[in-house]
Amino acid sequence: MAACYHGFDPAAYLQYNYTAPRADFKRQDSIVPWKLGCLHRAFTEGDVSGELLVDIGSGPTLYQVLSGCEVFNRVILTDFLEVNRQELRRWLRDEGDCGLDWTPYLQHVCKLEGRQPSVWTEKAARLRAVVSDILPVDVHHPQPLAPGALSSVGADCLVSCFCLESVSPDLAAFTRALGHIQGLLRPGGHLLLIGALGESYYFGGPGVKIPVVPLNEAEVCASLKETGFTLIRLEVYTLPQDMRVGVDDVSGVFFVKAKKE
Ligand SMILES: C[S@@+](CC[C@H](N)C(=O)[O-])C[C@H]1O[C@@H](n2cnc3c(N)ncnc32)[C@H](O)[C@@H]1O
Ligand SMILES: O=[N+]([O-])c1ccc2c(c1)CN[C@@H](CO)C2
Repeated sequence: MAACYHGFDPAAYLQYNYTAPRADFKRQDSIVPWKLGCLHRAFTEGDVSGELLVDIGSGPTLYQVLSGCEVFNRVILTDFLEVNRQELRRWLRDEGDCGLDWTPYLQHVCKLEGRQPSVWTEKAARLRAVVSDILPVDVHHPQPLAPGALSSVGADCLVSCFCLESVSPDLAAFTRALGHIQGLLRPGGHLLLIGALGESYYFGGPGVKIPVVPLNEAEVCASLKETGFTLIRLEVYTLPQDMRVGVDDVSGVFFVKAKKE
């Protein structure tokens, strides 16, 4: 699978998935506002707490920690590719020339939090303050992060979006990878997992076709149970026709909130 990611293009990937119509903050049925709403509710309903949030397979995106950065004092971002870690560093160091303007995302999450969108600069500053590391990760390894990356206790919360199914050749590999990241979490810690349903490929750049293991809801729930998670909530988004833009064959998106037993 690693070879499939040769040629992954962060800027193209962001353009394909994180601009309109998939990221249209004026549309109730756009995918990205739906994801941000799921994450906001999950992080703020009172049961998620602790010090350390780890995002597994961040890619070149930050949306997945815009709510969590208000709840945790330390956030670690991770990805398999240096090109993605570089993209994240560029934004976090405020170096400009980023692949995407995250301002509308910051403003949208501020609105979800009942704050004026104009305080998006405060959220940006908060995120830059709490992200302590941007680390390499390989979910196919029993220890996905380098030794010593986390304390022996583990993370208090994991978030992972469109990673496991996008790097696994089959359901067994997906479940093994889920088990590997489960080991990064402390007992009682939470997992917030977003992923693709019914997807068999996506383009990670022009001509960079990446295979995906097609999942259904039952398989996701069975894998969570098999790897020692208790499901708290599963939400599903079904793509309207005009969200199918030719960059993948995804039919739906799942959001899972679960707890490590
Ligand atoms: C579809 S992208 C998801 C990016 C982002 N989390 C999002 O929500 O859009 C999948 C990511 O998995 C990363 N990846 C590839 N192989 C991996 C591996 N073995 N372990 C962890 N991540 C991997 C890729 O570099 C890529 O950033
Ligand atoms: O609509 N979206 O917000 C969105 C974002 C990222 C991705 C998808 C859809 C579908 N394909 C996956 C790769 O497996 C990546």
